[in-house]
Amino acid sequence: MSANTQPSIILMGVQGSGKSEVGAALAALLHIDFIDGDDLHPAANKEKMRSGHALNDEDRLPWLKTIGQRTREAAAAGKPVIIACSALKRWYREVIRHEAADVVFVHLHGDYALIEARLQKRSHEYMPTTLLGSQFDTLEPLAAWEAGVVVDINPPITAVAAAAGEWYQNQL
Ligand SMILES: Nc1ncnc2c1ncn2[C@@H]1O[C@H](COP(=O)(O)OP(=O)(O)OP(=O)(O)O)[C@@H](O)[C@H]1O
Ligand SMILES: O=C(O)[C@H](O)[C@@H](O)[C@H](O)[C@H](O)CO
Repeated sequence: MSANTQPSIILMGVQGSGKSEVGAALAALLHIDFIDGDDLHPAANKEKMRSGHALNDEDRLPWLKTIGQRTREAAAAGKPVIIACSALKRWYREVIRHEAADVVFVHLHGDYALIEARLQKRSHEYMPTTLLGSQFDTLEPLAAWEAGVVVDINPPITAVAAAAGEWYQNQL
């Protein structure tokens, strides 16, 4: 990565891994704008999840393209952005990289029991906790060749954001 490059960050991980809250904290730390990918889903996707059904590849593709476009616009403007997006499969991440090749992925990683316990205390606009199993089944971890890092979500949100921020700044 060249010294002038400021890549955008995709905060990835299953439902409830902390993308929204860590994303906001990381944005404050790095002084980079934050977009919550939850808000970019087409209405039909939100409705499908609200009714208890997991999205499939076809449902996710237009949403991933929107996220890719946001990262492309950020790169064109020379202004990186942090976007929360589950980006569960490797080819989903390819869709995003296709738009902005230098984007980096921060995978918020924790086990099922930890995330389930956190979700039981949270209410969400459309995402039921019953879809957590499907999220883990779908998740493909970052491959060694993918630009990114895995961050442990056991520590408090500020510490998770600090770990992600430190990794990012070391890449610049
Ligand atoms: N490191 C953490 N320590 C303690 N609680 C956390 C941590 N990270 C997230 N949480 C809590 O877990 C819940 C899920 O976090 P958050 O909504 O940010 O996850 P998310 O990945 O954006 O979820 P979704 O994909 O469903 O939108 C929230 O109630 C949040 O406060
Ligand atoms: O790929 C997916 O199945 C979706 O993005 C979900 O992960 C939700 O949007 C989300 O994270 C809200 O809980």
